[in-house]
Amino acid sequence: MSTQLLKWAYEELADAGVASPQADAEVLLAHALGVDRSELRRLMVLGREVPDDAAAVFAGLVSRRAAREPLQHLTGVAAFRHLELAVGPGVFVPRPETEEVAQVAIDEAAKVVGERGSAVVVDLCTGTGAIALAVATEVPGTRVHAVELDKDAHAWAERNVDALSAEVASARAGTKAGTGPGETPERIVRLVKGDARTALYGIDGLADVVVSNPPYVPSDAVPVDPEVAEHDPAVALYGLGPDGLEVPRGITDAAARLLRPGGLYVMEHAEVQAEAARDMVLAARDADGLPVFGEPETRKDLTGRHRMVVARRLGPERSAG
Ligand SMILES: C[S@@+](CC[C@H](N)C(=O)[O-])C[C@H]1O[C@@H](n2cnc3c(N)ncnc32)[C@H](O)[C@@H]1O
Repeated sequence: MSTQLLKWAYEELADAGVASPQADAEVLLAHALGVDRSELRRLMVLGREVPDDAAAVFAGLVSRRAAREPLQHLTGVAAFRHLELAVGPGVFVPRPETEEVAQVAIDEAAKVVGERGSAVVVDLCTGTGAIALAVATEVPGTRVHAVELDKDAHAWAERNVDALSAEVASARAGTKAGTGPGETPERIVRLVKGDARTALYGIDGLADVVVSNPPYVPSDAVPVDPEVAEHDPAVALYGLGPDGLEVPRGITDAAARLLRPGGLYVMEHAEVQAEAARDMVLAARDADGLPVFGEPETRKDLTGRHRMVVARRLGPERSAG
């Protein structure tokens, strides 16, 4: 029965142009049954019937997915590295390629913590809080600040920060370092609502790492996938200006202001923006009109596409000429 249901769902989703119809059908059936995918497979091997109420829920989910609602909006969660983040309308769904951008920030933060005992990391344009929370949970000893402009996205980030802060506190409680009964757990990420280009003046020059996946799509390059065009918020996609890099330029200036000399900047961009992103970083200037970043480097994602620019903040000796 579940095999027939899955076959029907696969055909519906494939006909609708969904990129991964088999996987999506399985995720949705597992969601309707309230189990994970490995348990779903076990139930299928055992030839278990799908109860009528779950089959009806599944049919509804398949029809919404066939109308190209994002899979993660239907399940309410998005996987990002080892995290499960709450997502839904009003917030950008974190992408696998951003896991690589987070990896660069995580590696640098771990190195700094190893050398100095602690590290300050800033995630500009945090959305769900994905990068900030990955750093905070994977690198103990980091103080992570995250900035989000949009009120709906900020509310999703708050929800994720609070949920993971509670998880961390409860894990620590097992080791006596958690919160007591009735206490609110300390947030593992300091979340700020505002424009990332002008936020966090209190920590100017103190950040070891600034990481960002800002909006960078040019206004005339409307994404083809309905999941993106119709469901990711415009403020999360379009970077403004003729090249889509107006917001990223402001983010790069903010990174220059926030980083200590020697600190690392990593920013995601589109594959076609690699050269323009390097030029943008090279063009950043301090208040005296001097360059602020050393030679920028373009790095690839796991599929070999040029998707991020990485550069180090120069020290005063270089800026001074
Ligand atoms: C491409 S999404 C990335 C979200 C998250 N970093 C991720 O990788 O999943 C860009 C995010 O930047 C936010 N944003 C856009 N302009 C901003 C600004 N000037 N300051 C702060 N956040 C901004 C959007 O609301 C959106 O949540």
